[in-house]
Amino acid sequence: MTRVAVMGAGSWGTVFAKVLVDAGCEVVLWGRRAEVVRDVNERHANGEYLPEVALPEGLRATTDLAEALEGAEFVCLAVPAQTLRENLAAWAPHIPSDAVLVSLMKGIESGTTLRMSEVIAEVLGAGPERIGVVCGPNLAMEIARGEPGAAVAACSDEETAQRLQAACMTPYFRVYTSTDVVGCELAGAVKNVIALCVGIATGLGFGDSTKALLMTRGLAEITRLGVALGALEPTFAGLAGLGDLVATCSSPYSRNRTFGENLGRGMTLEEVIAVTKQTAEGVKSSRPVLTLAQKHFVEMPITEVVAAVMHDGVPIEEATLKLMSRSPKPERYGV
Ligand SMILES: NC(=O)C1=CN([C@@H]2O[C@H](COP(=O)(O)OP(=O)(O)OC[C@H]3O[C@@H](n4cnc5c(N)ncnc54)[C@H](OP(=O)(O)O)[C@@H]3O)[C@@H](O)[C@H]2O)C=CC1
Ligand SMILES: O=C(CO)COP(=O)(O)O
Repeated sequence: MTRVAVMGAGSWGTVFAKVLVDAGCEVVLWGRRAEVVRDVNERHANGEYLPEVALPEGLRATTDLAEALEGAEFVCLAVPAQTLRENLAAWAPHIPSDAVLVSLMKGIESGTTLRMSEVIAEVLGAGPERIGVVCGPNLAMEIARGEPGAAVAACSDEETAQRLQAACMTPYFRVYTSTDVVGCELAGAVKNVIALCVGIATGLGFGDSTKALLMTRGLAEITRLGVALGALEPTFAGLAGLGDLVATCSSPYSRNRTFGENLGRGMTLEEVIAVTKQTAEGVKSSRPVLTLAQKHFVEMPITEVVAAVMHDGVPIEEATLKLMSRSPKPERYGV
C-alpha cells in the first residue's frame, strides 16, 4: 500500500487526503491543532473547514510530525504558500530522503517570487525528479462530495508523474500527467489573482460579459508570463490553466473570488481580511506575480491593477478606468 503524508488539515489538505484514501493509499493527515486532528480521528469529519463532509474511516490524523512522515513515499504539502518555507524547515528532519514532495498549493512566495516547487528545492535540496505538483479545477467542497473532477499530476520526471497519478486516481477524480511543472504551478497561482478581479466585478454588479472579458484576457496574461518563464503554451489551455481559471472565477466556493466580491460590494480591505477565514492566495501572490512579470518584460494589466488595489490602496474605480482606457490594439492571445 502506498504510504502518503498530507501536511496541512485545512480544506484542500483534508479533501486531498480523502481522495488518496479512496484511491487506495494509506494516508496520515498532519494538522497543527489537536482539535482538528481529534475531529478527523473520532468523528471522521473536519467540521471547521468542511461542514457536513464525511471523511473515510481509514483516514488517520496526527499533530505528531514523526508519526505523519515516517515511511512516506509521497509528502503532499497543503499549507498557505507564504508559510511553506518556515514549515518545511521544521519538517525537514522527519521527511524521508527518498520521498516525493508534492505541492498542492497555488501561490508565489513574496519577496523571492519563487514557485512552491522552487521553495521545496531550495529548502530541502531535493532534485526535480523528487518534486511534483497536483493542480486543476478542484474546489474542495465539490471534490469532497465525490462530484466528478479532474486534475493534473506534474513532475519533470514522467515516471514520477505516473506514480503520483496512480496514487490519487479514483472513480470520481481523474488525473492526467504532465511534465510541465512551471506551467501548471504558474497557472494555478496566477488564476487566483484573476479570480480576485472577477470577484470585484461580480461585487460591483457586472454581468457575464465583464467576467468573460476578465477570464479571457486573464488567461492571455497568464500564458504570456508562463511562456516567458519556460512553460509550454498548451498547458494553459488545459485543466491546470483554462480549467482552473474558469472553475475559480465562476464558483461561489472560491475564497479568492469571494474576497474580491466583498471588496466590490464596498467593504474595505481590512474588513474583507477580517471576514476571510480561509486562505485567499491571490491577495499576497499578486505582488510577486507582478514583480516576476516586470522582471521578464511581460505585460499583465489585470495583475497590475489587482496588486495596486490589494497593496497600494488604489480605489476600484481608478483600477477599472486604468484597465478600460488602455491603448487600442489587435487582440493577441499568449505571446
Ligand atoms: N480549498 C481549495 O479548494 C483548494 C486549495 N488549494 C490550495 O491549497 C493550499 C492550502 O489551501 P487550503 O487547504 O484550501 O487552505 P485553508 O485556509 O482551508 O487551510 C489552511 C491550512 O493550513 C494551516 N496553516 C495556516 N497557517 C499555517 C502555518 N503558519 N503553519 C502551518 N499550518 C498553517 C491551517 O491550520 P489552522 O486550521 O490551524 O489555521 C489549515 O490547516 C493553498 O495554496 C490553496 O490555494 C488548491 C486546490 C483547491
Ligand atoms: O484552487 C482552487 C480551485 O481549483 C480553490 O480556489 P480558492 O482558493 O479561490 O478557493
